[in-house]
Amino acid sequence: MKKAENQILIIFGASGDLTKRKLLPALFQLYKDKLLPDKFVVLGASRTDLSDDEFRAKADEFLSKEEGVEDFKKMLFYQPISPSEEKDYGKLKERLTELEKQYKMEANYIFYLSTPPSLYDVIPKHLASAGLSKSEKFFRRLIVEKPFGSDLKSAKELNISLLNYFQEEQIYRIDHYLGKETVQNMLVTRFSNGIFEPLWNQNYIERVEITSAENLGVEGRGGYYDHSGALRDMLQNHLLQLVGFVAMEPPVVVEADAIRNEILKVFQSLRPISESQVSKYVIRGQYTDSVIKGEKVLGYRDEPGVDHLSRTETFVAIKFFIDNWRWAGVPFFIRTGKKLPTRVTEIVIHFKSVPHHLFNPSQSLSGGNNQLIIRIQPDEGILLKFGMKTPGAGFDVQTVNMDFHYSDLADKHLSSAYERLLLDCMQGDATLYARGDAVEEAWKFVQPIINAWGTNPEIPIYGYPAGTWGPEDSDKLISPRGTWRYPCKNLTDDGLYCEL
Ligand SMILES: NC(=O)C1=CN([C@@H]2O[C@H](COP(=O)(O)OP(=O)(O)OC[C@H]3O[C@@H](n4cnc5c(N)ncnc54)[C@H](OP(=O)(O)O)[C@@H]3O)[C@@H](O)[C@H]2O)C=CC1
Ligand SMILES: O=C1O[C@H](COP(=O)(O)O)[C@@H](O)[C@H](O)[C@H]1O
Repeated sequence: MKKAENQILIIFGASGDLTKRKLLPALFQLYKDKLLPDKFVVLGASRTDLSDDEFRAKADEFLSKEEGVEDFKKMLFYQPISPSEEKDYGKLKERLTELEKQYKMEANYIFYLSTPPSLYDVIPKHLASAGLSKSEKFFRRLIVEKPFGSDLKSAKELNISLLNYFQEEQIYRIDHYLGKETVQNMLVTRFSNGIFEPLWNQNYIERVEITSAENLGVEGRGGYYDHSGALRDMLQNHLLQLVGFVAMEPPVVVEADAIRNEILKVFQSLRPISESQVSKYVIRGQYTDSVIKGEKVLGYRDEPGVDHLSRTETFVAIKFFIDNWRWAGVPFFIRTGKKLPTRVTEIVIHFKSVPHHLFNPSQSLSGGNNQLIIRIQPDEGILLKFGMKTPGAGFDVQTVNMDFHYSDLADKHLSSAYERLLLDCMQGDATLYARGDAVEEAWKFVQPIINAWGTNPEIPIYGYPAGTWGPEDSDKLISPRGTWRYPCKNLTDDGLYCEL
């Protein structure tokens, strides 16, 4: 793809956590890989009064001390403004013009909203009033961080508000899961191999299971998380996007709209879960205090910023169906939670069993039927489980693994999600960004769950001790089909992922 030219990336909320921990390190990596536009500037914009040098010094704490870091920092500038004050956008505009003069360029602009979401409608409005949202000759793009709304109504309002000032083609809604290598690899696995797609349907697949477990808790984000919870924070966006990639039809071409049309169709085919069905199909939980490796761990309600009587879920498990030709009758299961025993995100495709058991049941596949496990993180890769004869007398069947580790392919580092997504935006490729209609469709699916939990106090929120796999009731969703795949029953001391 052609390298994009002459760009200024304006980060609103540049004094914050996301800029330091994710955005600047990702930009530095792109710089080292020589992927940034030839003339490229980052302009941080937030209220904290910093000079360019002070901003660079703050950035320095989060940048690796590798060759090139000093040159990279010279691209960083800072303009104190209050993003909610319309009058400050004049200062911003002047500063952009100065930088263009200094770099002898006329530039394309990318505006990155990395502020609290309450400013996501205000900033675009002020950008438009200042004449910064449009240009005849240059692109003006807007990256919007998550959360994109907190329910269906607010997501729709935000879409309407953004579309007042920017066209859909200018808007890039970040879902960092789409920037993960293995998520993209799912398209390649499915659509570049002749062996998977013929089996990828209700004739051969018994169920699909997605686990996204974190061993961390809310890590100082209690104030935000307590108004969000696992359903809004992970399931509505990241995990439904994974479902989109697993379940979509082949796109006509590998282009943003072709792929995003297919994802939208998947979301439109999700069978609605009505408010009265929520307790049957959805299980929520909240971690309680516990002792892990001899150390006392706080329960969620005792975390800073969290209400002592909070009923916010830190775990959610759900069963649902996709009512279309390919997936009719195949249940999908998702679970995600904080303070689980390990950090792992994986998709398990459970295939149906053979039509007739030649070997007696006790001799059939020991771990169940064939499984294809797509490991999104860590240790990205793909694992196929199938039956083989145990050497020796008789016909004992044992499960064996065909295991591919993505790291075997890469002779250089795997790009982080933010590297890939920032680069795509610079190049005008929105394939891995969520489109407004799909975001609304995903909210439409989860809205009855939000409503039921908010209005029906009889729907339980189960406690689970920190460091366990969530409420036992989440197993009942899957039974009698089996159990969740527990990827790491034997935890290593360092808590890293381990295959059974
Ligand atoms: N941190 C993360 O890992 C992730 C963050 N996000 C999202 O990205 C966005 C930024 O996150 P993060 O950096 O963690 O957030 P921070 O809380 O660190 O805030 C970012 C910046 O916004 C500015 N800000 C805060 N309140 C106001 C206000 N009332 N008016 C104007 N500016 C304000 C602050 O700068 P100043 O005071 O200088 O104006 C602050 O540095 C959020 O929407 C978050 O949900 C999404 C995924 C991950
Ligand atoms: O967006 C979010 O994602 C992280 C998990 O991301 P990962 O890349 O580490 O899997 C989650 O911890 C956070 O609560 C959520 O806001």
